[in-house]
Amino acid sequence: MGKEGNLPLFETKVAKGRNLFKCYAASVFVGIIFICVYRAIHFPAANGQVLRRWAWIGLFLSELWFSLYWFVSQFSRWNPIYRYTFKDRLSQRYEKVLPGVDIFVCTADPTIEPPIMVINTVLSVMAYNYPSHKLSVYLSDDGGSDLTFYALLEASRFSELWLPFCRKFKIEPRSPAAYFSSTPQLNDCNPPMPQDWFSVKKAYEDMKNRIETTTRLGRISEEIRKEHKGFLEWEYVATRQNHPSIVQILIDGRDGKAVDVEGQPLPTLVYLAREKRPQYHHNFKAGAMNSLIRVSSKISNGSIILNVDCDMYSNNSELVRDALCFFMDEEKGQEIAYVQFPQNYNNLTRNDLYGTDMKVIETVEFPGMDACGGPCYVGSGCFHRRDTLCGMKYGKECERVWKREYDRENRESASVLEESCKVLASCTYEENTQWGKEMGLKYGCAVEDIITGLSIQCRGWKSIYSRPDRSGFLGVVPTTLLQSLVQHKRWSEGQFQIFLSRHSPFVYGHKKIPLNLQFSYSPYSLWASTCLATLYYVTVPPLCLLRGVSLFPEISCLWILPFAYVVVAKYSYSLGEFLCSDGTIQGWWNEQRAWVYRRTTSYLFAFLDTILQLLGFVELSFVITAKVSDEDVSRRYEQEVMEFGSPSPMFTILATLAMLNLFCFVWSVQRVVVDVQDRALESLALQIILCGVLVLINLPLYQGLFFRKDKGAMPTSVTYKSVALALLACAIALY
Ligand SMILES: O=c1ccn([C@@H]2O[C@H](COP(=O)(O)OP(=O)(O)O[C@H]3O[C@H](CO)[C@@H](O)[C@H](O)[C@H]3O)[C@@H](O)[C@H]2O)c(=O)[nH]1
Ligand SMILES: [Mn+2]
Repeated sequence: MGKEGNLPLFETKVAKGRNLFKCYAASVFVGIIFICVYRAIHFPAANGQVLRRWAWIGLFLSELWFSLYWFVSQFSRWNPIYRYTFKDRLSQRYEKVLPGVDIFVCTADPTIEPPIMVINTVLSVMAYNYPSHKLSVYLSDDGGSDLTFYALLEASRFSELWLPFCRKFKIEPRSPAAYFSSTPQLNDCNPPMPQDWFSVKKAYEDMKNRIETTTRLGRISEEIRKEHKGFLEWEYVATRQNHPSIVQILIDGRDGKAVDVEGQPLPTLVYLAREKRPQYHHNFKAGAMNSLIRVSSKISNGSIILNVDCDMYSNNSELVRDALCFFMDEEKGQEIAYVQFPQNYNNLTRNDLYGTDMKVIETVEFPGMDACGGPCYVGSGCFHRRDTLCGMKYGKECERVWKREYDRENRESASVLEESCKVLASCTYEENTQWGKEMGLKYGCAVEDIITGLSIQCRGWKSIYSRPDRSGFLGVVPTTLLQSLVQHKRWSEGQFQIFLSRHSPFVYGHKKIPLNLQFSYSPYSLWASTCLATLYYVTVPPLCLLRGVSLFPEISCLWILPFAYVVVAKYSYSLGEFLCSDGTIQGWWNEQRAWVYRRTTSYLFAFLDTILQLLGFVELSFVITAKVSDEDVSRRYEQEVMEFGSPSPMFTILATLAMLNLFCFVWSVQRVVVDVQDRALESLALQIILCGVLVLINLPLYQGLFFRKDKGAMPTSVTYKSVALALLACAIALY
């Protein structure tokens, strides 16, 4: 080993230009103080200004809230760090003793998550550049669907062709659908590959046709049923929500006959549908993950666990090795509990209309959290140490010896294993155990990942965030406005739940994790509660315009400076950050709109739902995000035309706010034009600008309300309702 033995397996670099950032932050902070001073000393006198007084108090509170929010958002920006791995050192030192890795793929519904998409993800992770006999892939099917099982069976056969093909030509990405849809340069390949290429592509197309035909049919034909004993299990399946556990080992890695066309071993492949009974709560993805942890411990017991959602295929076949560089680093490795990789998407449009790709979180905030002790765990794309996930506390005894040959100890036959695993995936197994509490993923929260990651950090572990040049995972983002808002509702609700519970970073994390890490969690925890201040800001100042009630300093007054500075500095910085994260200007503008929309709908609903849940009026739910859309919707999505099309209450709110601002803006501009001399207007200038910006940001919405005829336009019922409500609000304000 010699000198090589001492070199670390990864290195950490700090971001540049932080001093500039610190100057910016300090100056905005001073600006905020000035605004507060202005609000305090210009507080409207009691005589005859009752309305103005109340509006002023509300505005002041909103601004205090925004200031607080801005303040807590700076912690994760203070000092971002970036990680780089040395995979060659890993191979040199550890190739022979690499640990077993278990990969969990979760799916929940064969219609929302088509089986062909699911198995593409499965194939992509089976094809990691990693010793196959140490790799095991588990598919958890909460849909309990024989269609998905059938697709997996097909995938197990196709993998015999696919894995050698990937190995031979070192192709990327290793999801067949993604690979074949991007035509590779056939001539550039060395050795030349046309012959293989066409035959593998044909085999894939054939398989795809078979799977899609069966999926469309909605049931498995008798002939197919005879192909595998596994289908017999469906005789006991009453419905999706009522069936015993199904465990099928489709490829047993220990079996000498489980080899690909080149005679190389295949990774283990297991299908799992945990037991579901109407009287037992299944705890959504967290429940599925915990069953997977137990079942896999019996079958392969890999010491590293990777979880991916069924729509997030592996885009980088080296990633397992990247992750191991962290875990196996001699000096810092033992304190690392999980390594989170970013979630990227392959269906984004150029300007990302709904702001779904959280660029800045990925390139600035998570690297910033990493510097404070570790990023949060965000589900898909995260590698965990099995022990930690199962509740182990950090301590000296956790030092791991990796120099052990990986060996599947269990010598039971596959069918015996299948039977014994069924018990582990049953509804009653967790009764009177710590599963869902101290062991595995935590239950009772809409973001099981965040709360689990936080509790791991509170047990003394560190985590790592790593962004290799080639994205590790590519998934799909929602393609309609409503889906995107609903997804944000779930996320913000979960985060807010954590904040209000005893697992809040400040309570549970107190003295257990660094203070700056506690603060770094808060912008997300407080997403939901920003709805109040935002709603206030987009309604009250415009309505006050109608009565000529001024809430901001006059345009010629010096007090305007702090307002102007804070707004200009904050948004220029945010634009800069966005552009540095590879965004476009239009994309940034779209993201600003997305934030306004989320804050006034998703976050409002999340806020209310969380309160109602606390009071025990409603139960936790999990709306699975759609992964496919019909052609019409996809076309509009690609053209970046906003999709409404359904009469959701969320849209009524958005449209009402947009109309309200339009009315107030038109009213006040008309006043400016009519009496140019009116001195009062000077004091309303900032309010008119605010209103005008809101009108600008809502342009696509007006289009959807009044000018579009396609199916994605706003339903007329929403148009009527929103116009009526906005007029009503204006009337009340005026009289
Ligand atoms: O009862 C359920 C519900 C969902 N899932 C799976 O969970 C995953 C995530 O669901 P999705 O609807 O795609 O949610 P997203 O909002 O896109 O997921 C993000 O947010 C989740 C937490 O809300 C994390 O668990 C995910 O990893 C993260 O990618 C999917 O693979 C589902 O199949 C289940 O296995 N069982
Ligand atoms: Mn998803």
